[in-house]
Amino acid sequence: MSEPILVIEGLNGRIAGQQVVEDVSFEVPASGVTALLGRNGVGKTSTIKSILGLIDRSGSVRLGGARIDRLPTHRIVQHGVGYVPEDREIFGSLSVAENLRLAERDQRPRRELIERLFPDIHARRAQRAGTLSGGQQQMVSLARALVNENRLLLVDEPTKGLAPKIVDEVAVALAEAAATVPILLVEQNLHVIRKLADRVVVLSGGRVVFTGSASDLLDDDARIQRYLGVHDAADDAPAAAPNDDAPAAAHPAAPMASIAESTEEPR
Ligand SMILES: Nc1ncnc2c1ncn2[C@@H]1O[C@H](COP(=O)(O)OP(=O)(O)OP(=O)(O)O)[C@@H](O)[C@H]1O
Repeated sequence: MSEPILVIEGLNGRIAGQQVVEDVSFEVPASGVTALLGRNGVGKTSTIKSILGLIDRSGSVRLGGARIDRLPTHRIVQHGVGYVPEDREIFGSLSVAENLRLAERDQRPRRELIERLFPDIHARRAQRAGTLSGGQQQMVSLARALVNENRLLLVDEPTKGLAPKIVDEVAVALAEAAATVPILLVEQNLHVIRKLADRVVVLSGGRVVFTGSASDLLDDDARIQRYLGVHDAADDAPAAAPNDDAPAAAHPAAPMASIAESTEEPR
């Protein structure tokens, strides 16, 4: 088996003096999707931000064997770590094309790949990004990361607040992306995790409480309940589908398939 692309050992992260990532260690294989899971507020986003140096952190992070934990964020990105932040963070007053141009750092940006993966976004390249739907904005955010050749993508809750049909479209785009680059994915939607993830890492209270194959977790209802606070309703139809992806503001994701709001710790 090839070496993991990312090896994290004893990672700690702090926000405003409070420790939000505690002695976290895990590996991300050099291909496929590794899902970083856990209930709300357990430190998933903070772990991603610690890897990127966006919050105060200590511990060892190696990318392809080389330490990156002392580097500033822009150097980590230059080493080939792409980031798709929670809430997309696109420039609403700029066009789609301008958003993509701003992200280009390679000599030969992969514009053909973007056109192929995101034909709708390509067709809307002159449109102001702030007028796109939530799903379309997510595609722009993903496209922005994929326009450069990366060694690893960190993708934070890409389906948050999207209607089920759009969630499926984002999942398809992520699957295509995963064929070109390994992904560490923070995701709350169990359907998406089931579709995409090969490995899972579960956090609770800023610490790793479970690592294993996706099926080790997803085929075990008791584990899902214990670590994520939900029953997997993979076979259930959503009770009511939100109408479409028109508003950029959040739709609640289908609650039965999403990780609970509960902050209760696993026993
Ligand atoms: N800017 C901030 N200031 C203070 N505390 C923060 C800040 N951002 C996050 N936290 C705290 O850090 C902890 C971890 O938050 P984090 O966003 O990493 O969790 P998460 O697992 O990604 O949650 P969610 O699933 O809700 O996005 C939480 O207790 C949160 O309240």
